Amino acid sequence: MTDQHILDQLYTVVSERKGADPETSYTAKLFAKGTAKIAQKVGEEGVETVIAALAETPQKVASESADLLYHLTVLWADQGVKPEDVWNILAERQGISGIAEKASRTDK
Ligand SMILES: N=c1c2ncn([C@@H]3O[C@H](COP(=O)(O)OP(=O)(O)OP(=O)(O)O)[C@@H](O)[C@H]3O)c2ncn1[C@@H]1O[C@H](COP(=O)(O)O)[C@@H](O)[C@H]1O
Repeated sequence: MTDQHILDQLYTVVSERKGADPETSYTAKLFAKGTAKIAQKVGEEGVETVIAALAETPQKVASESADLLYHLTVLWADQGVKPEDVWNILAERQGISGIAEKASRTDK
């Protein structure tokens, strides 16, 4: 067990599945299908998380959230985005109100 965040660990495993056998790895199957399929799965899991929040249980929200995060991790690996790229953006935003950030945007 390392003290690495589970999403970082998941990203490492997912990245290692590039070029693996799609018969034995669901992640390899997604990579083989390509970006459009991976992005579609992120959208589907996002919608399923929303439906769980509106019509199901907190446990279902947690389970759908895990599916969403897994597929998002696959999309990051597909796009060459590293988890730390995302963590760094979130860290830069810490302490800045979302309302103040939106008001400061130049591309409104
Ligand atoms: N966290 C996950 C994870 N969460 C969800 N899933 C899979 O995501 C799929 C989602 O199910 P769906 O019904 O939406 O998808 P589907 O109907 O099979 O696919 P489509 O018909 O939409 O193409 C299921 O097959 C789940 O098993 C995951 N598959 C893998 N992981 C992690 O990735 C690691 C590597 O997995 P493999 O690549 O399969 O070895 C595993 O050890 C896990 O840690």
